[in-house]
Amino acid sequence: MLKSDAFKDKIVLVTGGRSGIGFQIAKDFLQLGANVIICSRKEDKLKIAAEELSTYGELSYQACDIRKTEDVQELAQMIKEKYQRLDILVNNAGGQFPALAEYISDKGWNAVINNNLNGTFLMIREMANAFFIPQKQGVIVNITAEVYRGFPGMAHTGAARAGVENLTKSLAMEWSDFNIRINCVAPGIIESSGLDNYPPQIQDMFEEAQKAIPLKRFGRVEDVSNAVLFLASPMAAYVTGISLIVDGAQHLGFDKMGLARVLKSFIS
Ligand SMILES: CCC/C=C/C(=O)SCCNC(=O)CCNC(=O)[C@H](O)C(C)(C)COP(=O)([O-])OP(=O)([O-])OC[C@H]1O[C@@H](n2cnc3c(N)ncnc32)[C@H](O)[C@@H]1OP(=O)([O-])[O-]
Ligand SMILES: NC(=O)C1=CN([C@@H]2O[C@H](COP(=O)(O)OP(=O)(O)OC[C@H]3O[C@@H](n4cnc5c(N)ncnc54)[C@H](OP(=O)(O)O)[C@@H]3O)[C@@H](O)[C@H]2O)C=CC1
Repeated sequence: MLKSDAFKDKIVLVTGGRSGIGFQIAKDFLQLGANVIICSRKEDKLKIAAEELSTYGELSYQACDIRKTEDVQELAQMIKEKYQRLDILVNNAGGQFPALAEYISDKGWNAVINNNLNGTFLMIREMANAFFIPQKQGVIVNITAEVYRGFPGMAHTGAARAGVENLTKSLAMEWSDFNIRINCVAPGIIESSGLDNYPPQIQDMFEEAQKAIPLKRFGRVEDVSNAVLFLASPMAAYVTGISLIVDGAQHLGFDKMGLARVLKSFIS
């Protein structure tokens, strides 16, 4: 267990911190002494989450679409004015929709790549230029997804997440001179608000598939948050450029075609 002051006075930004995995990460950092900033697109929902999170510690929020340079720069400016520094960036915001590859439109493909790959890069670049590079110190943790054997039924997000994994390796090398550590956490299926976005047939398939996960359960938001806390902490001081898979060994033994099969059944 990390000590209750493990992140005392650290300034931590969690994108997508209003719900699910991001909410848990924000809550855990607050409980370990950090000052936390959350951002996401929907200001009304962000405000409600911020009210709850602020019962655990010093919390700020700002609406920001990670795909918009102006929004991200305004967020960096707010952090600079309020805290003068940033120690840890957790890129958790993201998402996609299930679709067979042959039916993904240009707009749908671009929406998912923009959200998960381009938005993540934009956030990393802006926060590095505003804080980590001048500070010569910073920690970045990217939430991706378990894409070890591809992602049939969500090829767009598989490509985007693999892109983030490779970006992470490049930056771990390029920015080592600035003392910036960067890693990924790659979750398998996690019981969180995110799964509510999927139609009931797909949720039923996940439920059934649960038995085939070697650890025989879905992941919990705490499982993902624990991995983030480890990678962000000094315990991982010599860890950079990796993807930590948090999936109950799903990547080694699990039928990856289940989602694509359900999608095929919709159209046949
Ligand atoms: C195994 C489980 C593992 C993973 C779990 C999780 O990640 S849980 C976390 C899960 N959490 C989340 O995923 C939450 C975040 N996800 C999102 O915000 C969206 O899924 C997003 C990434 C597409 C961004 O959207 P946005 O605001 O940029 O844009 P927009 O909404 O305007 O769509 C743009 C275009 O995309 C297309 N298209 C979109 N939906 C569908 C669909 N259902 N069907 C088909 N196509 C779809 C469509 O072409 C649409 O344009 P159109 O034809 O309408 O003019
Ligand atoms: N749950 C799971 O099984 C898995 C989840 N993941 C990934 O983990 C992350 C968290 O997922 P989870 O908590 O389950 O899902 P949620 O849908 O609950 O969380 C996604 C969060 O990201 C925010 N968000 C999405 N797009 C943007 C954007 N363009 N700019 C700013 N914020 C954005 C959303 O807020 P708002 O709508 O207000 O913008 C929301 O708070 C996501 O990247 C997800 O894809 C990966 C593998 C498995």
